[in-house]
Amino acid sequence: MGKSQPQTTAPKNWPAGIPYLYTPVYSPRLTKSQLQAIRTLPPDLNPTDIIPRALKPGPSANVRITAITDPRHPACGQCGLFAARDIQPGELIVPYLGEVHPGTTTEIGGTGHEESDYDLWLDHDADVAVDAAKMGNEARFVNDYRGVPDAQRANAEFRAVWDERRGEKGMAVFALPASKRAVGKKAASVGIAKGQEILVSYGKGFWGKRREETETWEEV
Ligand SMILES: C[S@@+](CC[C@H](N)C(=O)[O-])C[C@H]1O[C@@H](n2cnc3c(N)ncnc32)[C@H](O)[C@@H]1O
Repeated sequence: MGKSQPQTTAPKNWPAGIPYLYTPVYSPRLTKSQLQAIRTLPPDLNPTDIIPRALKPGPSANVRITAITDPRHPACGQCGLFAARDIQPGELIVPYLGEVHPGTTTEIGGTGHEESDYDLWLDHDADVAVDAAKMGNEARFVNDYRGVPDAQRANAEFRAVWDERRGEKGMAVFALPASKRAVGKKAASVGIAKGQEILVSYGKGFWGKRREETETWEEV
């Protein structure tokens, strides 16, 4: 295969019917100023929040998509993302790819992303989000730590990044840095061991909204 040809292999256990992405897909509803906003280097960029030019497009050797079969796991019957090798504290695990789209709209019918559980803000001020519900990469399988057996807390986080490969803002999954997980001697032992599930905190807002939706549904 020639070097310039696109890859066509999705990772193992990738669901049929959901396109596997190597690069973001851009909604035609994005305005020029929104595109310009996400392509402007943030002045306060933290040097750790970068996807380096050298990072190859997926599938990623860092992670494995795995079906969850443990009945004690709250996402049993779905999939999760697991470390395929030992991951160091603070290490970039995998970029978060999906459809880049306007976050809100006054159009009748909405954006179609309102109900998505895979939608993250890319640039709140510019009203741009990235949704991996209908297309994406491995990062869409990261579960929340709440209720997961033996997981007292998250071991990873979503962070806003600057993707040097495209000159564009993005989101990515990182292992929690040692400073956020432990202090003193314990800090040396953190990171994500090969085989562990990669778990973030979706935030209380996510679960609060979920509860409201369920209660409203149950009342009907
Ligand atoms: C971004 S997806 C994560 C991947 C998902 N497990 C899958 O296989 O597509 C978010 C969805 O995963 C499920 N989920 C993730 N973490 C959970 C948790 N701690 N408890 C219950 N459900 C969870 C919920 O259904 C949530 O809407």
